Amino acid sequence: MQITGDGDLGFPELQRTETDNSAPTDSRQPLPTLYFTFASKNMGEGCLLQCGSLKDRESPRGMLPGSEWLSHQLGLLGLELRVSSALLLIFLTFSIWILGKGLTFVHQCYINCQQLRCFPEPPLQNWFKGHVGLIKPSEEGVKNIIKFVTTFREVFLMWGGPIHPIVFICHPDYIRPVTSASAYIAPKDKLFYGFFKHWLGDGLLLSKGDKWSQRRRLLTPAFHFDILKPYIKIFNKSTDIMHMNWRQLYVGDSIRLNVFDHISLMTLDSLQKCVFSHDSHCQEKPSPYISAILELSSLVSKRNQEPVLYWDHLYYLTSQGRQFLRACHLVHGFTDDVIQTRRRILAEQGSEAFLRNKIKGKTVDFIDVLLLAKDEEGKALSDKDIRAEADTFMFEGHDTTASGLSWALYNLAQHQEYQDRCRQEIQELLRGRQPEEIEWDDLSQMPFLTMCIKESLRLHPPVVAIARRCTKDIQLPDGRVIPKGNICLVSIFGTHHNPSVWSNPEVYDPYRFEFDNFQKMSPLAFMPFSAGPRNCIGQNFAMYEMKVVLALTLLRFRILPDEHPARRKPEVILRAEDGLWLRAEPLQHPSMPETHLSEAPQN
Ligand code: HEM
Repeated sequence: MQITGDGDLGFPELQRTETDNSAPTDSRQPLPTLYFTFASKNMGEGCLLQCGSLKDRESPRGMLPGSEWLSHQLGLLGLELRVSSALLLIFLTFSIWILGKGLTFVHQCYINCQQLRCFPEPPLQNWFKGHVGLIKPSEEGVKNIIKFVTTFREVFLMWGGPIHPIVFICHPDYIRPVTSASAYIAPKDKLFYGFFKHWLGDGLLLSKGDKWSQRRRLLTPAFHFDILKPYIKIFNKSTDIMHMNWRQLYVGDSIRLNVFDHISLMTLDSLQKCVFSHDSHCQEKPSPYISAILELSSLVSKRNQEPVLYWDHLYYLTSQGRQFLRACHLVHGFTDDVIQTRRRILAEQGSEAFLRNKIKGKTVDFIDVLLLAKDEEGKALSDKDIRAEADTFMFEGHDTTASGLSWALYNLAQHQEYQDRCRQEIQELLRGRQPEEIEWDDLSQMPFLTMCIKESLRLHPPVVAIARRCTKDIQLPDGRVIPKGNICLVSIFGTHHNPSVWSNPEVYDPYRFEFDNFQKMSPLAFMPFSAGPRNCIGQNFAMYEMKVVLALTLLRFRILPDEHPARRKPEVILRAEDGLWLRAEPLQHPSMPETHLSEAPQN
């Protein structure tokens, strides 16, 4: 078989060399280079055998004398060996590097475990699962948290698998070093907040470092009293619509309601008006934008419970992930449209006239504030930044407030004596006023209702925990140290249910928040809005909205417990398993005239 430079390369190499009887024997013909290449490609023994046979048969005569041919052969072989040695060396170096990394990791885990041994821990499920499954998003999980907090009182360790420790903190003195640490030393942990990234972008909730501190400064004026004042009217209006819908459902002597659903829709309605000045009438007819936000919130909660879907690339391949992307697309599209339209108006009118017109219209919405905001160097926010912030407000502001309000109604339904006292307070405040509407000045005139809301936020905090990653060692007041690199879970729920902090913590008692009693408490004993530099920027907005909604609701309805007590479900926020069901009994009241009822649309 003649093998030339452009010979047939389709056959296996071994077959060629073994059966090759037609290798060049004519000394004047140069030996084809390809031949050598083929022969020397087979490394080791096979290669040497082939080289030997070639030498015997072909080398003595022709253009390459035997010794030269041999040295040429050996040269090539040497080159091959050098290449293979280099590859072997790279492989060995890589293996040693991997091994080194592995050993360093194991060593670090070991050192970390040793350092964390100073913290007590509940009994493990087993060495592999750690404590996974003990704190489920269910009533059983909640009871376990209460059990651990009652046992350990300050700080304890939970293992999310064999090598994933979480330092669980549930006492104000131990929380302080973490929440008061700068956002650089204790940033938010990616694992807990990463699911929101595609939806909320680099908004205030998820951004970090310099970007966060610059944004926080820029956005603080958006929550100034002057901006929030006109929103009280919006809260009144949205509550009126919700109540009209409730009356539509009225059969017999009371209405059975999953209050969480109704209130979520109402808080979204208000937020859409405050953030975008947009009325989608979502409480009266379905709104694709509002449905998409509700869908996104529920998809994030579902994903949270399925660790296999924590990896983004895998999640976005699933039908749930694609549903999430579609909903994000819709929500982003809506926000982008509002921003574009507003930018056009701003460009046409100029910022001064734009603001003047807005103030004349009485409401400056969040988009206006974001469009006009400028940092110290006079730099404005980009459209993408504005979208991230607006989407963050819509998410952070609706479910949290809905949870706070729903549990407040639940607690007042269980305690009619407190409900009656609240109602009396509102009736006296609004006596002789028509229409009965909560105004800005009324907000500071409802001390008992405020105490009831706060006690409900203690017993049922909407955000049950916040997570931080320690980028430096954090020293606790008793000298123990949370080593750098670990995740801390500041348990808001745990602190609020800690018997070392609150006496009879499971009892709903609004008098804890009477001025004299509350003065004696640590400021971190009650932290539904978190604490420190990354506390909730929207807490005043939320408190005002809760006061308006609760006051009007208690004025118009008696809230009664449902047959079955609610089972708590701590997801991204605190919900109830199978919804939070209550009964509402309409009270005869002039602020809800019958004409409203006939105007109200079917739900
Ligand atoms: C009862 C209602 C609310 C509760 C219980 C609540 C609770 C919280 C908590 C605990 C945090 C800290 C989260 C963390 O560190 O991981 C937070 C942050 C935040 N909240 Fe609220 N929130 C409520 C209402 C609102 C409202 C109405 C808005 C806006 C309209 C809002 C906007 C934000 C934003 C933007 C952040 C991030 C702040 C930052 O990192 O600088 N929240 N909230």
